[in-house]
Amino acid sequence: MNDVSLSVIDLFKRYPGADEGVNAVDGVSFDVEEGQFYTLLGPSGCGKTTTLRCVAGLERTDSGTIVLGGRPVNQVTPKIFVRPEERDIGMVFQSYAIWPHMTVFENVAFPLRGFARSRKHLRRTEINERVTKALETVQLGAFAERPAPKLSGGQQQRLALARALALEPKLLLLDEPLSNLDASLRELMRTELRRLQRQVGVTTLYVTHDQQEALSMSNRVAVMENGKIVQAARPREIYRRPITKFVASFVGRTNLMDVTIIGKGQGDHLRLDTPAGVVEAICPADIRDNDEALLSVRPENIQLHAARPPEGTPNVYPGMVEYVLFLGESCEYQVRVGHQQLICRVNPDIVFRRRDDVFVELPTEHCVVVSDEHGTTPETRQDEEDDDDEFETFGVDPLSAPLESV
Ligand SMILES: Nc1ncnc2c1ncn2[C@@H]1O[C@H](COP(=O)(O)OP(=O)(O)OP(=O)(O)O)[C@@H](O)[C@H]1O
Repeated sequence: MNDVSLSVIDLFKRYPGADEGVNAVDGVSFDVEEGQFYTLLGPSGCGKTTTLRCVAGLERTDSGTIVLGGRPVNQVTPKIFVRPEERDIGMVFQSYAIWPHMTVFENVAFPLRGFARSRKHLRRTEINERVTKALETVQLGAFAERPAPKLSGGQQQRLALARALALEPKLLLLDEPLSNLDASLRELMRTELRRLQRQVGVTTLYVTHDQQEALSMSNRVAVMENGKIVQAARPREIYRRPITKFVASFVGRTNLMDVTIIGKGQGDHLRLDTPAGVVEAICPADIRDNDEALLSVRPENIQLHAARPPEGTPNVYPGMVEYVLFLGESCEYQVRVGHQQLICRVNPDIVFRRRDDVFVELPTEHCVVVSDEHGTTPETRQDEEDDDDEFETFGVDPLSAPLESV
């Protein structure tokens, strides 16, 4: 197991307001290992930014402990509060906060001079070296003397990153840094940001409401709802094995069905009564006794057949196509099965029409029982087999990102 770089333990932060105020962060705990890219993902208002700001020291917490690189920086008893500028962190926010009257070089050098005044003495040559190195890392070396406003959006984003990296922080905090970019640049910068983070090796806490960003960039994703972490796991697990209805529907699209558990199926599968018929499904142990359970099946995991699949294929049901949407790379069908409507996304070469009779197959490994609970805080799952880098497994060559166009 790697060293833990950041530990957040039972963090609470309440803002005063009407009635009882707002529990912005409601008992949040998580660990980020050295060099990891850890993402807090959730809808607007779920407490991501407040958590990040508490880690940065920009907010006083009501209770909870924050340990950075083995050193408590926030604690209630005995009281510890380390000021933001003494926490060894670099930050990049949604608005890059580039200083428009300075050159690219000056934008990176300025905080180092302030830094030198506050505690560590950095000589002019050391500042120059750090700035040059940071600008080269983000491939802005050639732009050092350019006025900062004369950079493109993607370049400004990289400048903000260089400024944070030049501080050589123990922890990099990124709050929705891509959300001001247009869609195609955002996609490019996603790869680029992750490449830089790996290259520099800096432990990173990232905040976003964008599930694709979270899934594609992170080693670990913590999904937040109402100030709590509801599930924390590797991206693949979050997507394939959501544990609550909220996670299943916030991270990607899914079909949800009411279920009643009627018995054991093959292996550790369960047999469920659903409006589509009896379904054999995977059911996490902690949901087995839960009355409020639902079945989640992702649209792309459903298979449609013109003829009945071979005898013994589990979870096959006759259905009728209600509508078809051609989406280019796939086709979306709404199919009625028993009392249930299912959305299916299949290869566009498979052509069914409205009112066609079809056979719908719900592969057991993709039928996942989820709870309907909200705001519980289950144990963070540390996966046994820990390849720890979804980025590589998705087959992206991190060094091939075309920077010139950014
Ligand atoms: N300074 C403040 N005073 C009062 N309430 C606040 C303050 N800052 C945040 N809140 C409230 O705390 C809750 C969590 O806010 P926070 O900004 O952490 O959420 P978020 O998940 O980062 O949302 P977003 O993605 O919209 O930034 C929200 O209900 C918000 O309205």
